[in-house]
Amino acid sequence: MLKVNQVLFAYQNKATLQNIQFSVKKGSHTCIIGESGCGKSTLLKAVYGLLDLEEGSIYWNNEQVLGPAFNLVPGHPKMKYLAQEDHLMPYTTVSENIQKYLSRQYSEKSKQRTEELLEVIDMLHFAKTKVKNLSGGQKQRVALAQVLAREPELLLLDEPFNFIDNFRKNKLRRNIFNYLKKQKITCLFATHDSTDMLGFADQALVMKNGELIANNTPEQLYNLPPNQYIASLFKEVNVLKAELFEELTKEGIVLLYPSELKIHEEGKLTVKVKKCYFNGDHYFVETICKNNQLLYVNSKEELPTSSSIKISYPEDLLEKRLVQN
Ligand SMILES: Nc1ncnc2c1ncn2[C@@H]1O[C@H](COP(=O)(O)OP(=O)(O)OP(=O)(O)O)[C@@H](O)[C@H]1O
Repeated sequence: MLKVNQVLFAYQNKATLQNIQFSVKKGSHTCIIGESGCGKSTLLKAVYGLLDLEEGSIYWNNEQVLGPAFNLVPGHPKMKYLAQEDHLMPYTTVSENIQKYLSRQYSEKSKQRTEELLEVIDMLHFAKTKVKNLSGGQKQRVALAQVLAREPELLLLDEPFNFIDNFRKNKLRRNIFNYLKKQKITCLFATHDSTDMLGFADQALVMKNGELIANNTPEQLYNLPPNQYIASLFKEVNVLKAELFEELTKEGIVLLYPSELKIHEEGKLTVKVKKCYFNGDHYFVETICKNNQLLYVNSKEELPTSSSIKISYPEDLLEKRLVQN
């Protein structure tokens, strides 16, 4: 188990991690999510032992992780950390880059493992290609195979799919996270992408300005977002004043995802269409409602600008989605 206790860290007197406390169960997948600059990479570096903490402690399986001031070789031996920048050998092939980290004793076994990992990253066809001739996204996939080859107990990944095109991303993350579950590798990963969190994390840590502001399952955070910041990590969210809804008596704001609203002739809200954006299987419609509030809704058809439409909303959700400003 990973245990992070009341960690405080500062870069040049600027507090970057503030009283961070959480634990991660063995074999589980935990994502760290939050806006750019909130401290995700710094937290991963602290867990790996690359930073000297101001306060607090970090333990992996009851063994304290110490920073560079106490360690000649920074970085915990049972963990592997894949930073945003890669450290591949450019003049050797993809296979050689992976094999470098496998045992040389049993060459047949090492060949099989290399092939297995090439399959996980969907790069069997590139086995003999030199790394210098790969694209940024392909290099990122090789770097992933390299850290998997080292069979860490705890894998720390920083934005592991950020250079990978959407076309490959879905299959790749299924392959990687299935592989990690199969090998019972605990994984802590930083991401901007809510799909990484929703589909692949057992637990989500939400950070803002160096603080951990939520620690829950992705389902719980999506269904009952405690504030606008957390709801908008998933997708565009409607932030509507409570006074708009006749069912509500309390003040505050109501967070509703556009997909939860419906265009319906008996809808209780009347809005005016401002702009329609084509989104593949639907149009994303920006509208203006009472009090000049913006309201987003999905529509099957393109709607004329300035037309008036009626919107229905899930009445049973209103109370649950009411939060304070
Ligand atoms: N080596 C450093 N020296 C000083 N300040 C730093 C250093 N590295 C990061 N910071 C600052 O610490 C804060 C947190 O940075 P960090 O890289 O952890 O954020 P992040 O959430 O991973 O961001 P992103 O999503 O953009 O990668 C930022 O304000 C950043 O400018």
